[in-house]
Order: sequence, then structure tokens, then C-alpha cells
Amino acid sequence: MDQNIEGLPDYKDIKQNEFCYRKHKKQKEEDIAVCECKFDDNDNDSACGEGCLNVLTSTECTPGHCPSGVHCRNQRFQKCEYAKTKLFKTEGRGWGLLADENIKNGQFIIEYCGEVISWKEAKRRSHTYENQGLKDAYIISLNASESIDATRKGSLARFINHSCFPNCETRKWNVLGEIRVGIFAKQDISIGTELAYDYNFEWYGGAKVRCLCGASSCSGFLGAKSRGFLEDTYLWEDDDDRYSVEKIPLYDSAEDDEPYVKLHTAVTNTYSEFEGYLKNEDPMIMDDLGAEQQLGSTAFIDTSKDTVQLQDIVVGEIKNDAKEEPEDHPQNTQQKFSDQNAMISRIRSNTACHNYRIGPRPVAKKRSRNLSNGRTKKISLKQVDAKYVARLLEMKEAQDEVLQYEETKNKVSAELDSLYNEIRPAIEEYERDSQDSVATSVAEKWIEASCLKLKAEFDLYSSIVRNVACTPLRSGVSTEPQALEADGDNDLKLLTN
Ligand SMILES: C[S@@+](CC[C@H](N)C(=O)[O-])C[C@H]1O[C@@H](n2cnc3c(N)ncnc32)[C@H](O)[C@@H]1O
Repeated sequence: MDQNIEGLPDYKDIKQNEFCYRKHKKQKEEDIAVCECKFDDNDNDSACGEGCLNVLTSTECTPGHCPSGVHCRNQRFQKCEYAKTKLFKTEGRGWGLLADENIKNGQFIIEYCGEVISWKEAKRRSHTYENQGLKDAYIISLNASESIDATRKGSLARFINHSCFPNCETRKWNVLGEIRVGIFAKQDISIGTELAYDYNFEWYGGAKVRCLCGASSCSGFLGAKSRGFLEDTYLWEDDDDRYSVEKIPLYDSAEDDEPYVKLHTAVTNTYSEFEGYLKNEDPMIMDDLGAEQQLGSTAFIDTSKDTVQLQDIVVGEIKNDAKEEPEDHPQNTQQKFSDQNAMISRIRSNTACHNYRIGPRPVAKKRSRNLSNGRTKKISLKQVDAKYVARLLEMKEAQDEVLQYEETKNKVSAELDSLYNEIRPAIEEYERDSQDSVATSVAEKWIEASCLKLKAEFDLYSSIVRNVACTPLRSGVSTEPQALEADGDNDLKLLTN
């Protein structure tokens, strides 16, 4: 590569990923996948062409083990079998890369090389680059826990710009036990055409960069279809006209609450036998207005202010399918960094293990309740106000027990939330790559934490029921259901003999 092109930013050209925080994996003998191809002089496709078992599973053949020997054509990453490309200066989008020869649909164009770093390091570097005023983003997601940073070291692939209607796509390949990202043509590309793929940009907050790809299906901004961006757009006030992104579909934060809704529903079902004691007439899911009306008059209150706002943690989204163009389907995940103003973004390698695709998931539907003024109300969960209940109890032991269970419940809830943060990359990868299932270790962790939360909630609620039913209440608190009911439908109903 001619590094002397005028105005080219300073970076080191590399042809292989560099490993910063761990060593390059050494492929074990037992992990080597050997195909069944047999070289036939008369059959062009015989030596590891499209029908090769390894090709079908996006795995490169291992030299010395492939039956096709020197004829093997399935070592493109290893042999840097790149298409001819050329750097050029775009208008408004910095540098770009164009085809310097005719490229065929499906052809491997170039590997996206850079420094392989951990997900945490990627986060840290994003901040650093942003603070340094770097406008271009070169960090691409590799897998659940790792990213490739081509900012300081990389291949020419780092210059490929984003398009909402791209002629290329990224695909992940297993090369000698390591996953590597390649740029592949998703259509025939003629010489002189700019190469572009859909970044599936992950927008983390701050400035929004206008997309200048020029496609008729352009979403307007880089990362405009990522959850972070959609949510940010969604949260704008009606009269906030700083940006206009009318066509962007709205993102539904209620989707994020789903695990909690499910957990809560499970708990509710578990407690159905107690419903006669501790009954609430309204459905478990209610809107903010309803909650406000009930505050102070009922033992079941809306604790939406305390409950975890999942949109502040992490949300998973879905991936795009290159085959479905010209419709737009980039799907991304986002985590809001609380302390930033400018754009920090990373590029998602979208199509991942192309051959393993099971199918894209539908875009999250909006579930918030629409109001007549066009605004939406957030749906929140009701929860038991244990402190309120404890105050009703006369005996200190009973109060302490309820409060103790509440503390435990809060602790395990917080642990579940932080676990979600921890395993987020794995969940994202699962959602992005449409894998059959998340890793067992991840699933086990999640199930264990969820069960602990369920148990803690069970303990708390049964303690409340037991103490309200079987221990004395403080004087002034009527145990007559009628008396309580007179205050409204949502009051605490007490069991009397
Ligand atoms: C991986 S770099 C691509 C190469 C970059 N143009 C350069 O000069 O180094 C990604 C950055 O290029 C710019 N970019 C890429 N595609 C763009 C687009 N469609 N519209 C606007 N800017 C784009 C953005 O600044 C983005 O962060």
C-alpha cells in the first residue's frame, strides 16, 4: 500500500490481525476440520470450491491437512487473496475504497484487519478517540467479547465507507481457529465503483453523524437504526425540532422490560393462591397515570421510579440480512454511556457467519400506550411496597423480617441487572448472529440469577402475607376489609378470621 498518498491519516498497514490482550490461538489438532474434496484437473470446483464442507461452514482449510493440497482454494484469508482496490477521496465522507477491477458477486474482497481487543478495551478506546477529537470510527465488533480496532493499525478495509444500500457485506470466517472478518461482494461490482457495506453502526449517544451514502433508502444518520439512536429519537419531546428524522421507526423500551415482565408474571402466578389476601384489582401492568392516582392509598404501588430502567443498561437487537435489500434492516445494540456528549460509535460486523444464518428477527414493535396528544406513556410494573407494609405491623420482629426480605430481594435484583450487563455481549452476539442458542454458561448464569430473584421475591411476598395475616397490626389500622375497601379498589385487603 502506498502510504504516501497526500493527506492520508497516519496508521500502520497490516495484513493480519494483531493481538493485544491475548495470544493468537493455536489451532489444536483435534479442532482441524478436514474436508472431503478431491482435486480433479477437469473440475474447477473440485478443490475446495462452493461444495467444500469447510467452505459451507465458513471455515478455511488448514494447510497440510486439506486433501486438495496445494490446489486448495479455501485459504483466501491466509493467502491474502484480495481483490484489487484503490483509495480515493470522497466528498464529505473522508477517504473511501473503490474496486480497481471487476468484482464478482460473493467474491472475497479484503480482510478487515486491526488490533484484536477486548470489548472493555474497545469501550475505553472509543472514549479516548472521542476525547482526542477523532471523527472517524474504525472499531468493528468481532464476537461477544472482542472487537477489531483498525484506528492505529489496519488494512485498507478500514477505508470502506458505510452505505444504507451497500454492494458489500462483512462475513466472519473461522481461520485456523480464530474468527476473522472479511468484506465480501454482495453483487457484481464493476471497476471504479466505490465499495461500501452497512456498518450496522452502534450509536452510543452524543452527536449524530449525517449519512451521506446517497441511497434512496438512506436512514439519514449513521447508526440511525441502532437501538440507541432509535431510543434517543423516541425520547425526544414533541416540540424538540433539533433534528428531523421523521422516517425512523420508533423503538420500544418496553421490549427491554420483557425479562422483568416475564419474571414478574411468574411471581404473580406463583402467588395466585395468596391473591385473596393481598389483592389488587388492576392488571399487573399499569400506566404511570394510574400509578400516581394510587400512591399513598394502597400497599400496591407503582415503583417505576425504583425499578430498573433497562434502556439504561443494554439492549439487544437484531441483525440485517443482506439478501433483503433494498429494505433497511440494520439492527444493533446499544449501551448508553452516561458521561458522554460527542459521538462514540462502533461498527457492527453484520452478517457474521453467513452460512449459519437461521433468519433475522423482526424489529421490535412499539408497545407503549399512545395518548391522544401523540405522546406515549411508559408502561411500568407494580410492586409491593414492603416498607409500607412493615409500618403496618406492630411487632418489630415481623417488621424486621419483611424489611430483611426486601433488602435481599433488592440485592439479588441488582445482581441480576449487573449480570445482564456482564453477559450482554454474549446475548448480543446470539441475537446478531442468529445462533441456535446462547452459550450454556451464559444461560446457566442467567437462569441461576433469575431463580434467585424469584426466590427472593417469593420469600418477601410470603413473609408479607404471613405477617399481615398472622401477626398483630399497629393500632389504628383496621383489619376490616370493608373499611379498607371504602378507600378504593386498590387498597390492601387484609385477611380476617
Ligand atoms: C471506517 S471509517 C471509513 C473511512 C473514512 N472515510 C476515512 O476517511 O478514514 C468510518 C468513518 O467514515 C465516515 N463515514 C463512513 N461512511 C459514511 C457515510 N455514509 N456518511 C458519512 N460519513 C461516513 C464516518 O466518519 C465514519 O465514522
